[in-house]
Amino acid sequence: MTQSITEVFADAFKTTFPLKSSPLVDCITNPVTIESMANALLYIDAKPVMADLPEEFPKLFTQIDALLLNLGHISPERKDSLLAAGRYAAETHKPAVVDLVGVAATQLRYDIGQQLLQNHPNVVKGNISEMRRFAGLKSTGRGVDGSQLDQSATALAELTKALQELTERFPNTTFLATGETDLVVSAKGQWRLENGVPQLDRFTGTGDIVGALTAALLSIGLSNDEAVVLTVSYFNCCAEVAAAQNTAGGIASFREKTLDQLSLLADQADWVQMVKGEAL
Ligand SMILES: Nc1ncnc2c1ncn2[C@@H]1O[C@H](COP(=O)(O)OP(=O)(O)O)[C@@H](O)[C@H]1O
Ligand SMILES: Cc1ncsc1CCOP(=O)(O)O
Ligand SMILES: [Mg+2]
Repeated sequence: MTQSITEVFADAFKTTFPLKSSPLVDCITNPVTIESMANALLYIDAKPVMADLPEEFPKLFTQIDALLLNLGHISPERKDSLLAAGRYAAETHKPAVVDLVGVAATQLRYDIGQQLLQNHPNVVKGNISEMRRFAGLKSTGRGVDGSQLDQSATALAELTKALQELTERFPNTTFLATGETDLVVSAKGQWRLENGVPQLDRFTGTGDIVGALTAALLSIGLSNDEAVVLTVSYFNCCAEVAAAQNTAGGIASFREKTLDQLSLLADQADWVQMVKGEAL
């Protein structure tokens, strides 16, 4: 009998939302979704700072609680900044999330992602197509988007196995592959999450927000697995409520309602009843 995700992570589901402290998260990220990301952190009662100049890191890292490294828009400066911050987080023991945006698209991003992995970040995430590429499997992702072709049951099973192999070399890292089904793979186990709605694929920044919120949860005492499972489940439940409310609206209204729920759903104790997922 497989165990439901809410049974496996019962304590974390009971106690995490609403947040009881305001963790400060430094996000080195892309200019496309930077504002959505900063506001999403504020909506769950965390604090954002979007600082990426390496000269600032010695002072900055004494203040921040977690770090997000997002590969969405690479420039020579941002590449240096991502690599320097990744090393700094490892040296100063700050929890770190790496979001492999666009890794399926170019070798340069793949190489940066692999370099960042060598620091053993707490979480490495991407959409299903990005994670397939990163794990050395054939990927049909284009640009920064995941591909439907990479979401078949066979493709997911293949990805689970490839990520399990990665955890043998990186036992302190949890891997998250997002899409219609989300896969969470770590040295401690594998889980499948089933919340969310297809409209989440139709506005930009959904994966980016999941990365930033995961970083916030890592810094309040949750384990890597708990932080990933709680973030994806909470975000996707927000989207389900938004979709149910958005009967007459377009995608822009759905986006606003989803972001709105980030600050609302936590106060409804029964949101956990909506959560779907299980151990593999
Ligand atoms: N078709 C879908 N059905 C349900 N949830 C989805 C779907 N597509 C994406 N999501 C959810 O949206 C969030 C972002 O995932 P994804 O679109 O894969 O990332 P990215 O924006 O990085 O490509 C995740 O929480 C994921 O579970
Ligand atoms: C469209 C785009 N181009 C570079 S970064 C970016 C945003 C990607 O956001 P997400 O990974 O959440 O889809
Ligand atoms: Mg993404």
